[in-house]
Amino acid sequence: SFSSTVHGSPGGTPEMLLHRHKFPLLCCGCGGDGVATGVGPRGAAINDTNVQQTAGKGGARQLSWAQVEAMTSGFTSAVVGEGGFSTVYLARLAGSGSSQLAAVKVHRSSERLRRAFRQELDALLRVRHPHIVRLLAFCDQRDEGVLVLEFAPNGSLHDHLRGRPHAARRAGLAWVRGPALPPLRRAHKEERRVQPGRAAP
Ligand SMILES: Nc1ncnc2c1ncn2[C@@H]1O[C@H](COP(=O)(O)OP(=O)(O)OP(=O)(O)O)[C@@H](O)[C@H]1O
Repeated sequence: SFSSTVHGSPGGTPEMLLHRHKFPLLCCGCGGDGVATGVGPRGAAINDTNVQQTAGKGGARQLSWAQVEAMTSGFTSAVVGEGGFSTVYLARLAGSGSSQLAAVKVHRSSERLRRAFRQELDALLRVRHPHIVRLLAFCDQRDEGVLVLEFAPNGSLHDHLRGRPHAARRAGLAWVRGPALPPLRRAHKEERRVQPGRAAP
């Protein structure tokens, strides 16, 4: 789920993954720079000539499939993660001479999964928080829904909690290992040592 990604890249740095797996740009030649115009209703059916921007200034852009490919330089075959609903690919954002990486999350099709896509999209369009990966753009044009997300390079929260507690602490999750004896339990033991008739300290 979108909020559980902390950072990280399995199998090498993002740069290595991009280099190894890049495939050619599949843009239809629309010359799309990913800039959409207008404000449209969320969830409206779209096509190449009806591409709409959903959020206000700085918000996620609703794009056609071709525009997603243009924006992500025809994103790569480097898989950075696999979820219950989706496959997530690494991409480099095109234009602006930028080295900004993105995660392109392609939701598999099917009615049930489409509902999961809608829910995730709606939530991401509403939230803006420094600890939640930002939705840069999305495409709802084909059976597969696409979310273009800010790339979080340090692995998933699951990895940090389950496998690598040291890395978790380095990532600022200091609470991953608590004290051996919970303070409440210790207080309870001390209480039992107090003699009857004497006030507890
Ligand atoms: N923005 C991102 N940056 C880097 N990696 C990501 C990003 N989003 C997802 N991933 C990777 O892809 C994996 C799958 O993503 P996610 O958990 O969001 O998928 P999902 O289909 O919603 O699955 P589920 O709901 O079963 O968790 C994550 O565990 C993570 O490794």
